[in-house]
Amino acid sequence: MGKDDYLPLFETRSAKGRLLYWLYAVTVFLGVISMCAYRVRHFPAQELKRWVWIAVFMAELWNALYWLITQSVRCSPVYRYTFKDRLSQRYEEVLPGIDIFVCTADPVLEPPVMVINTVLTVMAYNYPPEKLNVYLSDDGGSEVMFYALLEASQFSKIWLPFCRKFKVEPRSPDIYFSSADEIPVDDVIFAKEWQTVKHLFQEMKERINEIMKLGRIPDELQKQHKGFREWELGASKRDHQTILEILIDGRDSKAMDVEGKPLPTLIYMAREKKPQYQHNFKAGAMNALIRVSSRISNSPIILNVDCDQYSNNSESVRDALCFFMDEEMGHNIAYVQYPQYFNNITKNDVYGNYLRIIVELELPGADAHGGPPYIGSGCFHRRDALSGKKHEQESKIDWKKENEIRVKESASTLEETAKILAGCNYEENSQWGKEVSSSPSSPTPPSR
Ligand SMILES: O=c1ccn([C@@H]2O[C@H](COP(=O)(O)OP(=O)(O)O[C@H]3O[C@H](CO)[C@@H](O)[C@H](O)[C@H]3O)[C@@H](O)[C@H]2O)c(=O)[nH]1
Ligand SMILES: [Mn+2]
Repeated sequence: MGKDDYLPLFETRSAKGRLLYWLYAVTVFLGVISMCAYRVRHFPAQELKRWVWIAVFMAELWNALYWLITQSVRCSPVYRYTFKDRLSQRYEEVLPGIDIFVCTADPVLEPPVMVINTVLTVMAYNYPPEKLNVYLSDDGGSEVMFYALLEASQFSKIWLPFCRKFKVEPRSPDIYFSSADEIPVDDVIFAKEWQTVKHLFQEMKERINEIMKLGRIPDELQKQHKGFREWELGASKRDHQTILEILIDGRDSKAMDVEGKPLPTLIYMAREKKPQYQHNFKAGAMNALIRVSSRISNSPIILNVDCDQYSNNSESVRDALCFFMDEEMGHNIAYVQYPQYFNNITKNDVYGNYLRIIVELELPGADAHGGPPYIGSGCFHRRDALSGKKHEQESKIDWKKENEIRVKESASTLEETAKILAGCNYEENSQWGKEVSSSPSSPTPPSR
């Protein structure tokens, strides 16, 4: 393809109506100036009144300063549009592997059913399943969470084909079945499968909630998977060895859904915890995940989501790849992130929980100045960028070559050798610890 007939994988458009915005901004600015002039000219003579006057003036000045600063990210937002059809045409055969990290930390505050809903949304992306590797990092080290993930690994065999066949959106079963509570009437096959899948999902939910109430795994269930043995040594949240179990090995020809299509790889990881070591919250979990995944799947692209932030669009991976794989711009892009949206918001959103200004104006505004900072979740990173590779203007990425990296060891060998990478003292006195690790002082802050 010659340079002249190059068709980009994404385009950038500036927001419309900027003139009106500037007019509005000028009027606010004039208001601020008049307010200052008024405060100075009508300074009260009486002492007590003066102090009140000064206090109010300070508050107004602070507000005006905040307004002035925010103009830098509000004046010229840009919006990005992708061309996924071009991506498919050019790159369908060499689409890269994606490592997806879901973080959870407490089975009571973050119920396992909610967590597996998130896991199922990222397993069900419209993307070749053999190229998806989903890691659940459980800082709660919870046996019940492990059980729930095991259940999800079974349910995914039904859920993924169902989503594919009927183009289900969003792909969180809980959200999907509660928002579309009516059985589809105009398609008999769809209606039948809809009912069956919903029923199976409800049953799975009940089983998990029962175990949650019980607080331990009954003996007969423990026999279902060797992973439960890890808890026999009395693992507690703050003190346990690394637990790493590959629940679905995507490379295994027997790992199939009910339609005989491959499944994504699914991994449970609870990094080692010892009371005498700092574990650095989510940042610590992310570091362990980066290392462990480099051993097991080593995909060039990493997505991380919080366990309560399901993906609401099954095309998200393809959208992100339109940026990374763009021939002209791709090598300049280190991360692509999606804004967070929230459910259960009060009517009229009086507390501003929808974050409308931030999501619709300020993030696109920061994007016009080189991009907003990493907001901690819903973000695709290039692994290179996280591992400290220096950016070179001229070095383009050979995606075909990236795809040739294949790990050959058996799942059990990988489990054993990767465990050490999730050890709690791995970072001490190591080059990784000094140069790469994100500690509380670096961009990913501790979260709890
Ligand atoms: O020791 C810990 C503590 C937390 N988490 C996980 O980290 C995520 C975020 O923690 P949370 O307590 O939910 O923090 P929030 O303040 O809700 O999250 C905001 O701040 C986080 C970074 O600090 C970002 O990751 C989030 O996207 C952003 O919504 C959750 O999935 C937790 O399960 C861990 O994995 N290990
Ligand atoms: Mn949260």
